Amino acid sequence: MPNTSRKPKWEFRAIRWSVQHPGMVAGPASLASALGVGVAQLGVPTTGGITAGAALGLAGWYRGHPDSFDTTMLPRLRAWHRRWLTYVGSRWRDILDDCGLTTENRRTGELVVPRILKVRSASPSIDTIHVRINRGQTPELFEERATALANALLAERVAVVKVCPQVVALVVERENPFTDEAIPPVELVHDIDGVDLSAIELGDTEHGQPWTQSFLGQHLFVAGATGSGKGSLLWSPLRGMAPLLRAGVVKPDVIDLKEGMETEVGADLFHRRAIEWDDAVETVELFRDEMKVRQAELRSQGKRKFTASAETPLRLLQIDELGMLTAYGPPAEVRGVLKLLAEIMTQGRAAGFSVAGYVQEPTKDTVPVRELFTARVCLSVTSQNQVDMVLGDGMRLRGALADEIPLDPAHAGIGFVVEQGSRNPLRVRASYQSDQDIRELVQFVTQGRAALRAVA
Ligand SMILES: Nc1ncnc2c1ncn2[C@@H]1O[C@H](COP(=O)(O)OP(=O)(O)OP(=O)(O)O)[C@@H](O)[C@H]1O
Repeated sequence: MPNTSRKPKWEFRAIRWSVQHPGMVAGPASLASALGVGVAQLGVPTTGGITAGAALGLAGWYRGHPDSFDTTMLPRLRAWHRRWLTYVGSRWRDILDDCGLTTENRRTGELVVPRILKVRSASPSIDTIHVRINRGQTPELFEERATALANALLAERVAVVKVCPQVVALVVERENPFTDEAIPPVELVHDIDGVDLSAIELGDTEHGQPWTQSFLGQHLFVAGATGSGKGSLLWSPLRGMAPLLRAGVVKPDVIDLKEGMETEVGADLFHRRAIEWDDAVETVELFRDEMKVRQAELRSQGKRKFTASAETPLRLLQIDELGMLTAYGPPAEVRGVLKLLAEIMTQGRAAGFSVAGYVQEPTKDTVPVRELFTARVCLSVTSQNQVDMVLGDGMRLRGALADEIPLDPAHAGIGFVVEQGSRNPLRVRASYQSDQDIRELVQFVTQGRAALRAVA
């Protein structure tokens, strides 16, 4: 995992240099003049050496640790580039003026343009611009003009977030990195060695890379309004684990209290499947009991962690419409279920017992165990505050505009995640499996199981 807390020495020097020579951080023109000052004070060889050294350092970082470069340095370089090439000077002034977001100084008649305080660029397609608004302006005025601003900036959309008195953040979604076409399901892998449980492919990231998720020692929380595409995140993990399901190295249970509608087509994939309340409670109880047995086994063998195998499979409990189990049942039984889930989620990770919960309503009232989930996905949700509830404080401000994702098939499966070691939201899209794909998966798993049994 990248260490994002430690700043490389050269960066400290760069910061110190920029503090001592403030002109250097004030834009390309002043950068050029600061370089001129540098040359005058230090001479061409020294200034050239520093510049080349910085460039080489960056290149070395990029080549040596591309992941930490992508999460730490790239957003800064991108933000700098955007600040000084995109949201700059007269262009910024003209855009705000055209959108009716400038004011006039009453005494001097001068045009007053809301000033950019900083630009953050968490991802290639999302920028957050902190702006000091003029006296007499309100955040609501910016909200009213958000569509005009988006058009003027040639962006998909602009959301306005109030940061503190007189400061708003404009979250600019520059483009939708995904097309209207659904992302096809991953190819079925035949060999169990071809599956890495710490990196199961769920879809694509906005960078066009595979979006992967670990199912070892992780509990997955997926929030999204009805029609947002939660179903694809129920099936994608199973498809990614297909040969392990076939070999019994992964055993999934499912609770589907929508009368089993969502999971009927893939019913044969599951070790246990509960579609009614009493069965659901029993499924959670049995899952917990199995975990206790596994813990005792591991203890007797002097082991602290399980290794997935046919003897000690990864147990995955998928709960569709988790809220129906954790909020809407008979109160006494709901309390019992919550206690069991808390026990499983706090103790099950090392023993190989993982939970994946899918919810429409991610509030604490509906899902009191929400904080025990270790990995979160926020698909299209119905209110702004749900984004931070799911992904963590400040994530909407950093660009996770999940409440702005249209609820239609062209955008289903699109959402945001925050990867481990990062404080920036990443846009992702889940791959989509049709009923026919799910049937193909069931056939692959069940026929393979029969063949394995025949050989045994
Ligand atoms: N990853 C995806 N890519 C493209 N389209 C998708 C994707 N996932 C779902 N869809 C489309 O969106 C529709 C709704 O998806 P889905 O049923 O999974 O939503 P949901 O969030 O589970 O809703 P509900 O909570 O009502 O069950 C699907 O019928 C499908 O057409």
